[in-house]
Amino acid sequence: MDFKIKRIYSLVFVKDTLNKKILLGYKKRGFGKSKWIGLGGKLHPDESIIECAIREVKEEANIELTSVDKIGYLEYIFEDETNVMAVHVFSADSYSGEISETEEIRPEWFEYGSVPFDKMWPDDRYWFHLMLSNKRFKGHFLYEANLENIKIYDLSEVDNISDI
Ligand SMILES: Nc1ncnc2c1[nH]c(=O)n2[C@H]1C[C@H](O)[C@@H](COP(=O)(O)OP(=O)(O)OP(=O)(O)O)O1
Repeated sequence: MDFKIKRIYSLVFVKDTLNKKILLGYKKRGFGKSKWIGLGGKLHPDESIIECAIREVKEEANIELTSVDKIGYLEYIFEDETNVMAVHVFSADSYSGEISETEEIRPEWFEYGSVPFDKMWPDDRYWFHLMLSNKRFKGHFLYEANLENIKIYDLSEVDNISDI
């Protein structure tokens, strides 16, 4: 039987709402290497998902988020793999400190209209517009084993995401 183990992640999009810019990170190593992604990573034992979001942004871009807003929940399933990635998506528009490059991530601001989808995970094209317009959403994406093609997906807007 094909048992799947759920691994929990945070994924944080820092926004400059005044100038309509979004902070992405160029992943320099590990899973998703050479892609532009939101900041985030695996939930550690004994921390909440909000603590995970704040810690990962500090580790990856050297800034301290003042608050985060949960806006989405996505599950990624990869053919031939036992793990399911359960990703809690947050947006944030206030922080302290200076954004700077780290060992793992090179952060960079992008205008909302110039997001580099051709160098991002393919599913991002489906839900990025919802995230940028502060809509709440949930979805599932089943990827082929090559991690490039989406086999099936579902995606919906929701009124309330806090309980998921
Ligand atoms: N398909 C897709 N779209 C958008 N974002 C993501 C994906 N897949 C992903 O993995 N991600 C995001 C979710 C997470 O925020 C990161 C991956 O986290 P990862 O770098 O593996 O976790 P860390 O805990 O930072 O890893 P290490 O510190 O152990 O290297 O990408």
